[in-house]
Amino acid sequence: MSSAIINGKEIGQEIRNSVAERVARLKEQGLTPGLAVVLVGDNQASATYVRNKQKSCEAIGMFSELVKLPGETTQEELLAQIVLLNGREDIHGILVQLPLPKHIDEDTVIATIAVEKDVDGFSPVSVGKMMLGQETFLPCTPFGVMKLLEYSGIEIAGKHAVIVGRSHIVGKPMGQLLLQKDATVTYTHSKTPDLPSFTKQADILIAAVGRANFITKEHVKEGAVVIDVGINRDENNKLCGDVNFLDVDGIASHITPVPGGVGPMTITMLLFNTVQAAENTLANKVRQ
Ligand SMILES: Nc1nc(=O)c2c([nH]1)NC[C@@H]1CN(c3ccc(C(=O)N[C@@H](CCC(=O)O)C(=O)O)cc3)C=[N+]21
Repeated sequence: MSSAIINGKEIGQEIRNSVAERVARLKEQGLTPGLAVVLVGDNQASATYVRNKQKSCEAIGMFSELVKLPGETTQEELLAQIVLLNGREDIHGILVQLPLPKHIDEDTVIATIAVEKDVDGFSPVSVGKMMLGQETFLPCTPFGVMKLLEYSGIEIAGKHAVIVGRSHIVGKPMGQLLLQKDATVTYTHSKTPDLPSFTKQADILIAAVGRANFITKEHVKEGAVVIDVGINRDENNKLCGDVNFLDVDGIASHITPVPGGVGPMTITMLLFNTVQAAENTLANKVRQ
């Protein structure tokens, strides 16, 4: 029997519909949620994602502004742009598309984004709050994975979740969010010896390694839920995940496809966080 497909496009659309309703309610009150996407240089892949983000904003009635800066922009110039966006009332969320050119320090840039506009959830304060289980913007990709699990009725408490990859934006926060829902969490990474001996124990396997078709059937336990966070190009330049889908199909109980799995959820949760940021400004105004 083949594995059940977790459809990120469908689940994402359902969530986007409810975000669109929240946008409509805000607009009735004279407030249009606005997202600024800052793109430095002309990385081909980045440009595609940014276009997707803008289209998605427009589809649900949000305002989006692209701040496109040349590749030779200095760090000071970029920081100045962010300070401007921090101060703008029509912008509720700021996303600086990563990676940035090598001459710019990403940590400094991210830390400059106002916490209340950090809809990526990447700033040190947002990350700290997430670690403490406090209310904050959650990073969109792991947040989207949590929604996929929730909407698919997959139980987390007491399950063994194994994360492959420990990046700041996916692997690390992913483990935290699963831990908060009472999973037993194991982190694995490039220095883990005998990786399959760990991944084979997973009830929920999160592949966030960034290597095309890396996870095969030798890594997966019968009946495991396999979440593929990878976005790679294979030897034919075709979009593919970190999981060899055909190899694992039928062994996993559930699996996310690429495309159409985690990717659309990342954008969905960005919209979700942005409408939340806009709602927060209204709540603050009432309190004054
Ligand atoms: N500050 C920042 N925040 C990000 O969230 C961020 C970033 N920088 N840099 C780049 C990565 C990548 N990323 C994707 C989001 C959606 C899809 C997506 O929707 N993918 C579609 C396919 C799109 C296609 O066909 O190319 C899918 O998987 O179905 C992919 C990639 C967000 N990122």
